[in-house]
Amino acid sequence: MTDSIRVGVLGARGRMGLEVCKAVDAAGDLELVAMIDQGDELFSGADAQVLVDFTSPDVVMDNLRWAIEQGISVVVGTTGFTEERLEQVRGWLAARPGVSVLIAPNFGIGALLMMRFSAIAAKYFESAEIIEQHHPRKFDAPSGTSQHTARLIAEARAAAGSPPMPDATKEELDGARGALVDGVRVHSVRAAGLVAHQEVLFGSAGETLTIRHDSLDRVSFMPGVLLAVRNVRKLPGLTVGIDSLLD
Ligand SMILES: NC(=O)C1=CN([C@@H]2O[C@H](COP(=O)(O)OP(=O)(O)OC[C@H]3O[C@@H](n4cnc5c(N)ncnc54)[C@H](OP(=O)(O)O)[C@@H]3O)[C@@H](O)[C@H]2O)C=CC1
Ligand SMILES: O=C(O)C1=N[C@H](C(=O)O)C[C@H](O)C1
Repeated sequence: MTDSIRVGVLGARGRMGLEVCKAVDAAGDLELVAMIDQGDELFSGADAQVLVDFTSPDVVMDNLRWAIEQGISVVVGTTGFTEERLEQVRGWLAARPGVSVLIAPNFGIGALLMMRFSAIAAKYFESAEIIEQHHPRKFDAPSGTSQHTARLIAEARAAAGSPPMPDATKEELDGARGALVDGVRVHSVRAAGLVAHQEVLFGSAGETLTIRHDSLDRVSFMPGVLLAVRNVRKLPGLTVGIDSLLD
């Protein structure tokens, strides 16, 4: 029998953190050794082999730097990872070979497929817009998932040599056409009752294609989180997304 993996959770009292603690606790091959939230000593996670971070974009970089310095691998679901931030993490990891960090904009398997399908569809349509919908206590917009999707669509269109999307509209009010992410319009809805949802709308002459994903409960993220926890230490350095663990 193999030893269980010692896991610590950062943001343990938050919406995602609570769910992760339950999932880790219920997994026979994982041991929950630290539940850390705002105001707790990071050092109480020093015994963990893998830390899971679902905190906020304001604090996640400090958490990551500390964990990497301690030689602890980290699975990160927290949003806010620009290319600049990813580069900073790569720099910290370069000084600690053998340490692994996996950052995923979305751990939902359905969400991951929604992004893949969107990347496939991108080159076949003139227009693409993203509508992301979340609970009103979410602190960031646009969502990390929508920004990642926009990047994938932009890359696919660029590779195919797609022309700019048609759009003759003059915005009468700032924000009416959403945010531009890598040339793709992203619209953020926040409403009570929602959890995490996204539609990607493609259009060409005479037809549209809508690819939609709904996380109706945060349990939807747990298979992806646990997969990452179990495998992160086999992937030294920085990994973005859980795609490579599913193929
Ligand atoms: N990748 C994915 O699949 C998913 C990613 N997310 C992302 O995860 C993040 C968290 O979301 P959610 O759980 O809804 O947010 P919550 O606000 O519910 O949870 C965050 C928790 O982190 C705590 N916290 C704040 N600072 C620290 C710190 N320095 N150390 C430890 N804990 C701290 C907060 O405490 P306090 O409230 O006191 O500030 C809070 O309890 C967001 O960025 C969200 O977008 C969410 C769902 C899925
Ligand atoms: O804050 C959330 O809830 C979520 N955040 C992530 C994001 O910003 O994409 C993932 C998922 O959409 C839920």
